[in-house]
Amino acid sequence: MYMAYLSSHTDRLPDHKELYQFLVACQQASLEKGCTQIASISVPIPRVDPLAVLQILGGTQSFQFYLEKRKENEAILAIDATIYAELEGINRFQHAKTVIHNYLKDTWIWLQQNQTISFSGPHFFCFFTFFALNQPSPFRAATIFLPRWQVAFRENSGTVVANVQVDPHVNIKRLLQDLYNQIAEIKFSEHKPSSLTRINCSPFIPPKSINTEAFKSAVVAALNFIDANEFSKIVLANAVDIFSHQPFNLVHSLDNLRQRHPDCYIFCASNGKGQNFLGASPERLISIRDHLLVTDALAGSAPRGRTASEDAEFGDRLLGSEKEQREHQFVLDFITQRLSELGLIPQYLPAPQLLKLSNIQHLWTPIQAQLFTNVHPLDIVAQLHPTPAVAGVPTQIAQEQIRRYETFDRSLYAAPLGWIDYQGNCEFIVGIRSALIDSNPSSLNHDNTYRARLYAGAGIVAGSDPDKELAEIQLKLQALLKALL
Ligand SMILES: C=C(O[C@H]1C=CC=C(C(=O)O)[C@@H]1O)C(=O)O
Repeated sequence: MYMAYLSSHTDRLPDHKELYQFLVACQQASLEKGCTQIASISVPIPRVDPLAVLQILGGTQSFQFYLEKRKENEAILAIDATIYAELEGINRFQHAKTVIHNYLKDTWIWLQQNQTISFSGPHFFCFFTFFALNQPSPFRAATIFLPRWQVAFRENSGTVVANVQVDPHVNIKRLLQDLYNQIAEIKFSEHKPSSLTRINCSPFIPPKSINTEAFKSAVVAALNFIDANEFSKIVLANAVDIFSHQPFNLVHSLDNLRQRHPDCYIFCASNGKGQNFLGASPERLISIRDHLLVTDALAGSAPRGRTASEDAEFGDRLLGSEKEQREHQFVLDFITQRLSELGLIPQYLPAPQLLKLSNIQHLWTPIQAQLFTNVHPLDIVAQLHPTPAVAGVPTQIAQEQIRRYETFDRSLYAAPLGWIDYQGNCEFIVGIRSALIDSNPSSLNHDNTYRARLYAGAGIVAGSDPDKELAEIQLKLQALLKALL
């Protein structure tokens, strides 16, 4: 499927001569096959902060992806696309799978022997909109790209992956020199002046508050349908716009988010046209490492208490609530059934536990399954998205009702975002607690302001109280707002 080359050289920087020969071999293959080849070169480096690299190498005109989980001490950043595909339509997951498969056929992988470095080899970054049949949105239904630069760390070891196109006309010597120069720049990125410590003092215009009455009426209407057995659960979201006279500072917002939400996945997907979708999501859709699949059933919420005893009381009440347990059970049943349909055997504890985040706590059941069969990560994503944690039960009806009640486009909100590597390892999160920020000067509003749109939702089941659901989404939105300001 792909060609792997293991260098005998185990030093940190690849040997110039060996790498030169590897690239010459790629060029030869390109000549023989009559098509461009991709060389994917992985180099271990000391750990660097991906946000410092984003600050230096990132731009508004390139695809980008960032995912960091502080609790697990790992992060990955992808900048610029060596190759990419943007897809539409209901078969987007299947098409994305074919795209990746075809790219890998022409990919040559350079790895350094004796070093099982984390995040080495080519990784494909993917983001999908919530709805397959997308309304006009800054993001297409599916975006897949192999980055020019990938910078990652797990614990104390860092990795750079460079993916380059090699055709018969490429000057290999110059290509190699550029690679060495760029790797050196990445390695020293943290020593460059950075705005990570800068206080963002953009003069924000007070946010347009949620149309609280419209949200509550949607909840009441949904409850009537639930009573009439039209459906059992729906997740209704709301969007709030904030405006600024200055462009939003992406790196600063991400840095803020990771400090405020160390237990969440901090993420950002950029479409290369100045639009960035970022957030702090607690929800993993799937991760696969060495054939072990892990996914989360996450639904049912309560605020954190102001004191330890209040917090414990809220937690106990959440665990003991029949309504919250039911809301959670819909998600668990759906995920386990969908995994079983793929021939997998999901394993999980009989009762949910509490996932305590900085501003909110949830009912959480982590689920594991061993992948014995050759099931592709995107087959699992297609099977699981959207779970009842973000859509409802039954899925199809809930999605139709969401379209009816929500007056804004979900775009990447509550959608799968992540990466897949060449060996079938992957990590996909669910893009909740998120915001779409526009840094493109050409999309300034008529009053010369930039817009950020913040999204959050809540699950509605029989017994939901419209006021409490509103309070829940306000709590979620507040956490985001603080990070952007
Ligand atoms: C849909 C969202 O959260 C979901 C995930 C966890 C708990 C949820 C809840 O309790 O309603 C939601 O199902 C969101 O934050 O926008």
